[in-house]
Amino acid sequence: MKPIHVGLLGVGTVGGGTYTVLRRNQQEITRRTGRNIIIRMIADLDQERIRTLTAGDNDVVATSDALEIARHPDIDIVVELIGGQTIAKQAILEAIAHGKHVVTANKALLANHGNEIFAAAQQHNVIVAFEAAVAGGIPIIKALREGLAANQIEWIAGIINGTSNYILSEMRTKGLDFDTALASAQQLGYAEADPTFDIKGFDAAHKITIMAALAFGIPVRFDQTYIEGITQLANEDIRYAEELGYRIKLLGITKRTSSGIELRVHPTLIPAKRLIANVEGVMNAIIAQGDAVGPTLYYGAGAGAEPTASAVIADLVDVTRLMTSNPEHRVPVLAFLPELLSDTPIISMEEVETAYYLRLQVADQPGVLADISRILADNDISISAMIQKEHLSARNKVSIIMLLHKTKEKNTNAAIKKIQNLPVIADKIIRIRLEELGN
Ligand SMILES: NC(=O)C1=CN([C@@H]2O[C@H](COP(=O)(O)OP(=O)(O)OC[C@H]3O[C@@H](n4cnc5c(N)ncnc54)[C@H](O)[C@@H]3O)[C@@H](O)[C@H]2O)C=CC1
Ligand SMILES: N[C@@H](CC=O)C(=O)O
Ligand code: NA
Repeated sequence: MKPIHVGLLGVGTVGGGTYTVLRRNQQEITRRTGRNIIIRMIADLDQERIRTLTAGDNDVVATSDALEIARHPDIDIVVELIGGQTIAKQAILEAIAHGKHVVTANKALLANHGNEIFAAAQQHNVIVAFEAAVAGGIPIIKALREGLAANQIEWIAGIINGTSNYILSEMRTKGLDFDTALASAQQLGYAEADPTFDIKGFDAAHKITIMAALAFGIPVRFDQTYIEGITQLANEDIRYAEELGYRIKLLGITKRTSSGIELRVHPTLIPAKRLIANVEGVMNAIIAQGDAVGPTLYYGAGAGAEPTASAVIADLVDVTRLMTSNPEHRVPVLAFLPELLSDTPIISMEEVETAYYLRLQVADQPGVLADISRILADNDISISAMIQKEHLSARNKVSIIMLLHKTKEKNTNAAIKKIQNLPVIADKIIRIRLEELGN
């Protein structure tokens, strides 16, 4: 049978991995699909990169113009691995307009412009596949879209940014400082071109936004996602959490509630005994809870050249199998029929209910605890655990660490505001959300 001709846009970390793995496993993949999947053209601004990667492979045509490939009549599938939202978006829309199927790992693009891109793909009867965009090598898109199709998905919580998880692991287990751990993640090829996307929570937000759309059959709504990254986390909070039996992880969380859908990313205390609390380094893990199946857990490498290439090539295999199918028989891009997507609202963070960890630096004098407890009680908040520590640098101060039972975020905000104004409170109150993630 005629081979499938792929045009690869970008041969950095993921593009390079995709080329290498596809070549290495070519025969095995052909045994699966019955077709030879061949990278026919490669575009990269860095021509030297293409030459080094493809040395000895005379069948590959190199160019620096991604749009040339997007329009080229010999190309069946365009794989976009450039990243960003300018040329990547243009090339994807151009490929779709030319009737080509698209595979991309670009979660930033899909979170921000997915609705437009999916509509264009539907109009042109082509597939846009994006397994690599969420949790790298973990086949979570496949699981949510197909494996859990019987369920009403209740919630998803996941460690979905490898760079942040790597940094938190290095800080906790090796006592490394934040900047050293980040530099190491960048060197290993885990971080985004702009690593603030990783550490400020945007990358995890892109991914949870995409998963929420697949889980609940809603459009992609990145602009309504609450985002908080790990840049403010202090080593002492990681240690105190540990003393209380918790680990701090950057989680993406989405949940169906009676008033709407929660969609949020923030550092979160989770019980150390949970499997997901023990996911370290670049590894990702996602819990998806369905009404019929109960909790399911997915684990694997969330970033890096070959793990991500694994997902890109799985999509290439899928597209190869499906490209001749009737478009109406394909799995819908967001798991639900496009005309039946729901307009369930995303609820504001103020209305979200969760438990909390607080750290307060207070003057070491009588009556302080009574004042704090009264303000919490006035806001319907009860304390579930508390420890007191000597302040790390000041003798006349102590650190009070409290765990609060579940309450609405607006209650906690109001209480923190009042407590912060007490004259005995020395520094900014640290607040980290806490989720039990099970019984
Ligand atoms: N690095 C990782 O572990 C993962 C990355 N991703 C996503 O995969 C995509 C690619 O990421 P990486 O491979 O890490 O990036 P990278 O920065 O290593 O590679 C990007 C490549 O695109 C080339 N490029 C840039 N502008 C271009 C243009 N206008 N025309 C042609 N080529 C151009 C660059 O020269 C570079 O070789 C991004 O969307 C990223 O979010 C997704 C999952 C994991
Ligand atoms: N920068 C991302 C790469 C994969 O999506 C991460 O660290 O997870
Ligand atoms: Na994936």
